[in-house]
Amino acid sequence: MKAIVFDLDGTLVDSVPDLHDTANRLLAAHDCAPLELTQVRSFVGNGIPVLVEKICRAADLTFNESNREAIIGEYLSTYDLVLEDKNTQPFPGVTSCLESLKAKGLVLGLCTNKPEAPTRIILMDLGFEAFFTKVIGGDTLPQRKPSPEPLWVSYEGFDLKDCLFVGDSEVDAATAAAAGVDCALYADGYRQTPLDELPHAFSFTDFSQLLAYVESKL
Ligand SMILES: O=C(O)COP(=O)(O)O
Ligand SMILES: [Mg+2]
Repeated sequence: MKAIVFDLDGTLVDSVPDLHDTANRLLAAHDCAPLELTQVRSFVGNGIPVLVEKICRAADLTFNESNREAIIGEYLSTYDLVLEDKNTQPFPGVTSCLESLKAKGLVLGLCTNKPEAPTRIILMDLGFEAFFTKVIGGDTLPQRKPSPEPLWVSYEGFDLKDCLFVGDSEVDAATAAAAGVDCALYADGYRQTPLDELPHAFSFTDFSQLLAYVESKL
């Protein structure tokens, strides 16, 4: 194995508390009742536009062609404010796993459906920027996951047989399958579907298990 690309939300970081806080600030500004954290968690994985649409539908807030751009813009500017409090934290064992993989000479990348700007803010706040050779956000390319394109761009220069994608969700499993690359699923992320119904080569609940899996493939 030579290159490993990671998903962000629900895989490396627990971003839902901040996404939930952002949702409820937006809803309060429009006189709507707040949503539960578990509800917002179930909406994550297809990017911010889909997240905002699902939040609006769940809260009975109008979301249509005439207010779509404005309400997504409002969500994103509120998210920027929320991120200033630096509450989005890595899951246990993530930092040392990334350090070990890097030390073994693996090339690491990041491929998320979160827009690139807040993605880079989170990476900078966590001191994670130097880990990743390439960072692809949900708005970096014309296509986003589950299109295979963002993964193919992430792995440019590598044989797909030498690559692994590490994600947490239905979208990630589908993206890896479409791209023709092995998928490792973090089982404690934001997935809604039973693991055995999703295509994957390996699943783990502890990042030391991922490290051992990668070491067995070197
Ligand atoms: O849905 C999002 O905004 C991001 O999700 P991802 O990092 O799991 O791709
Ligand atoms: Mg994810």
